[in-house]
Amino acid sequence: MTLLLDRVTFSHRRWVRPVLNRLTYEVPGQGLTILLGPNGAGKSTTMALLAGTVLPKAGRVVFSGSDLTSASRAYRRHVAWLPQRVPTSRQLTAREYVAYVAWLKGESRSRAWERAEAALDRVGLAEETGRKTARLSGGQLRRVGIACALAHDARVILLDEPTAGLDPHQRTVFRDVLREIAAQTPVLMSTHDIVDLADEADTVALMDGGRVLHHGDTRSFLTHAAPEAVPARRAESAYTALIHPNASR
Ligand SMILES: Nc1ncnc2c1ncn2[C@@H]1O[C@H](COP(=O)(O)OP(=O)(O)OP(=O)(O)O)[C@@H](O)[C@H]1O
Repeated sequence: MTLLLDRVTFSHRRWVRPVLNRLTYEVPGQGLTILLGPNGAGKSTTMALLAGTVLPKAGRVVFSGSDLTSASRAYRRHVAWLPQRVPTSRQLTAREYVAYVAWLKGESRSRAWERAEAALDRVGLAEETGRKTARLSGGQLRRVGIACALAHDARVILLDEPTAGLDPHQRTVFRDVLREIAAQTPVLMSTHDIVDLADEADTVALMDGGRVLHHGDTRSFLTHAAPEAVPARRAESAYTALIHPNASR
């Protein structure tokens, strides 16, 4: 699997300065990559382009050798994509919604139901499968979104801030699930939870102002931490050093 942005330029509105300007970035073909960066850095935009839900104004998004503009339909079956706002249909139950997404991604009807059940169980929502999504809390809804990403055989998984709104126990559950899935399928996830997740990641990418400032394994990321940073603060320290190189630490 190769998935990359090739000199991509993108702006949300015409005549507005592009959020991304000739950005080239390749998603690692295995393991967990976390995408870090301050608010407005361009993480969600990058992920939406990689998911094929928006198209570049210039440049190409390439999946396994094919340009996404011509192969988007086929590609959507191969990508699991969790946007920041989980786009549920309020009248459907959690199980119906996850099964529907799995069916859209190419699972047979019966298999979609089975996979929905299993995925909801995996994210700790076994008791809530029959509840209407309109009646779920924000954190539960986020877990429904994660279940959607798990309910079909994707070749790449893109998760935009999946841990936002999860309680501490659910974060731990999610980390375990993430470790399992990233062992089989490459995962790119944006997050602000660096303390929780830097140690779990195989690769750390850091964006600011629409540019990738750092891309490398976790160890190379942590070398940017201040020498005096205690272990629990090393990831934050490395982040600050890369984003604000001139700030005193
Ligand atoms: N729908 C939109 N219309 C106009 N501008 C947008 C839209 N979505 C994002 N932007 C702008 O694009 C830039 C990048 O936003 P993006 O959401 O990609 O950043 P982000 O790194 O994901 O931020 P956050 O951590 O806050 O989620 C920001 O300046 C933002 O204001």
